[in-house]
Amino acid sequence: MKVAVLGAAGGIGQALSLLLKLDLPAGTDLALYDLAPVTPGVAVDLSHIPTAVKVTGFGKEDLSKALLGADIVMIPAGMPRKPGMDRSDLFNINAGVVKTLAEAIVENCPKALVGIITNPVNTTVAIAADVFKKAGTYDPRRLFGVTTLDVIRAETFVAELKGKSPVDVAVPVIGGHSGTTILPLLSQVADVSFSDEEVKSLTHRIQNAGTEVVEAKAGGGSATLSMGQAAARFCLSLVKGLQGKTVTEYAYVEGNGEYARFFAQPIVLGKNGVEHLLPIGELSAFEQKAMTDMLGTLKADITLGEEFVKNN
Ligand SMILES: NC(=O)c1ccc[n+]([C@@H]2O[C@H](COP(=O)([O-])OP(=O)(O)OC[C@H]3O[C@@H](n4cnc5c(N)ncnc54)[C@H](O)[C@@H]3O)[C@@H](O)[C@H]2O)c1
Ligand SMILES: O=C(O)C[C@H](O)C(=O)O
Repeated sequence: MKVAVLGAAGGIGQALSLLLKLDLPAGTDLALYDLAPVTPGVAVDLSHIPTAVKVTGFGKEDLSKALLGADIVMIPAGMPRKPGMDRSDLFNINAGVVKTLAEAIVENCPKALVGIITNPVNTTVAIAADVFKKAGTYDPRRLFGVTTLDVIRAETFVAELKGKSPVDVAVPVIGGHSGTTILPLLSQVADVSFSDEEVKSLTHRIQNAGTEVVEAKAGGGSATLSMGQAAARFCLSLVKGLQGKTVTEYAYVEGNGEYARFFAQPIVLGKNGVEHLLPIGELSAFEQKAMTDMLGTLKADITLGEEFVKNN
């Protein structure tokens, strides 16, 4: 099996690559690509860790080599936020980054499972999808916006509030990956009840958790370590699916279009990526209103990505 990380020298890329070096199955090839000249060094550094995962670093000119024959491509390449910025402010730079990388995937590994981390995820996933579509290689089962960080944050915050162990808490998070489009379904958390005030404040904290990190880092970037862990968890679930195991995750995928063209929802992973879409279940009145209120924003974010590919 071959896993490629694009943007591997960045904050997320290095954390993700470390976790993959530790946890990918023996015999896996881990290809690290980034524009930064340090990238071959990151690979050499990781290669001294004694696991049976072979790490190779690829510099600026070697994107094709990094991608050739990859089964899974994880993409954390691109600019992160600074305080005062919204994820959509990253569009001008990151749209082009994702388009370029998606075009290289078409050429070198059109059947790979692709996990997009680059913000604004609501839009960059639409860009990758339409680049693949234009090239005739698009398979919606193989493209994912990685929203695992929203899920692990929600689980951590609920566990903190209710005095539980985070490993015993499961919180569905649906919709998209920015502001109000991030919709935790607290009404579906088992064995816990929340007051109306708790639902309001917890929902707000989960929706603004990225900003919480951006402000705490005070200009030094956004979440990298928690995102590295979230991306590794999602990537390892993709691996398990390819190995024929059945795994459930949440991700932002093109489903049946019931709510929006792309929507974060529960999915069952298997050998072809998404094997089944799972229903989002029953929503409380609070969640139903939040969903109705945010769909316009989510759809506009998606349209922005579609228009970008149409015009570039
Ligand atoms: N999906 C999520 O939940 C989530 C969470 C956190 C951050 N993010 C996003 O992930 C992205 C990366 O964040 P970071 O903190 O790792 O940033 P970073 O600046 O630390 O790293 C980004 C890396 O991408 C590289 N890069 C830029 N253009 C590239 C290209 N064309 N090809 C290959 N590499 C390229 C840079 O050289 C850099 O090493 C940002 O857009 C950020 O907003 C998403
Ligand atoms: O908030 C950001 O800009 C990064 C990321 O999307 C996050 O949720 O932490």
